Amino acid sequence: MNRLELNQVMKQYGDKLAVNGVTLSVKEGEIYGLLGANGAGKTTTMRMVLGLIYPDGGQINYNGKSFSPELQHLMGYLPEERGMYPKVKVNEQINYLGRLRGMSAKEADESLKYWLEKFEVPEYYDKRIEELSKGNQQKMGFIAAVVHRPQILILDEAFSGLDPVNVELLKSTVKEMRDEGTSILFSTHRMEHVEELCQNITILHRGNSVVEGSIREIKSRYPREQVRLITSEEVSGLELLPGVTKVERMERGYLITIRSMEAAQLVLQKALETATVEHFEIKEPTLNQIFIKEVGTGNE
Ligand SMILES: Nc1ncnc2c1ncn2[C@@H]1O[C@H](COP(=O)(O)OP(=O)(O)OP(=O)(O)O)[C@@H](O)[C@H]1O
Repeated sequence: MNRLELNQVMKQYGDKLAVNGVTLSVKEGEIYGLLGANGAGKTTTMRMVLGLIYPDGGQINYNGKSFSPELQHLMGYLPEERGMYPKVKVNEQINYLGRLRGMSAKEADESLKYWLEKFEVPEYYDKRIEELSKGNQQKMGFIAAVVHRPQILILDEAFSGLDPVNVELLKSTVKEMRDEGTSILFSTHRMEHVEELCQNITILHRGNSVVEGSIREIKSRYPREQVRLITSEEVSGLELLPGVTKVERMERGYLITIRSMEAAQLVLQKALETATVEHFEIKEPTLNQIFIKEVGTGNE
């Protein structure tokens, strides 16, 4: 079942259309990627889902129903600008947020302790936020977003500013929550995280949804324009073949840009004439390449 559905959602600030007809759905136990350049409308979309601002058009449904304030107990949010109080202690702040979202003081405290143990920082319980490093403040922000075990978790650039060990820690936590059934709306500028975590995505460009669907299906819509040829011998004359537009020498072999599938066949034939081919692959486009193609010009 779709836990979250957006249907032609719009938001206008003055005469600026910040979000212009976004349609997407997030199932139970899914991480959905919301991508776009700076100013594309991601945060505005997330804030509408959270009920913090109201759409000017379209509909948002939660488990098939429209927004009502008690839904906030089912949602968790890690905003891009974090927003924890620097002078307040971790336990006071997070327990307060847990109670705001319907937990008893005891439940909130137990949950906070569980998360601090999980992130191997139980000693932060009594620390003020300003005493922690930026990355650790972010982990506390993450705990604040999940302390009440939300059904819908909204993560805006959750991994930015974290070291690689902490990125892995948060990533595996997000995957665990997905596997337990949480629906996660996930925004990032890091395409490798999207490739790893998400099955379905929307790319926004100036408020418009320019790409929507499963990553697998989206990739199949774009032409395959690169060939990876691995051989330890030199293959001369590749750049002269019809349909070959660029030949780059790699550590072992070549990366060749082509205009057509026929050119790929010619590359393989040519290589086999003079060399032992260890690996030949017609590469599908990366999400990064698709993103740049769709959004590359005219960003804010
Ligand atoms: N409160 C507001 N008043 C007026 N314009 C706004 C407001 N909030 C956002 N905008 C505009 O709406 C557009 C979308 O902004 P939004 O913050 O949703 O983008 P974003 O995709 O989250 O960008 P980023 O990746 O930089 O966080 C931008 O043009 C922004 O300037």
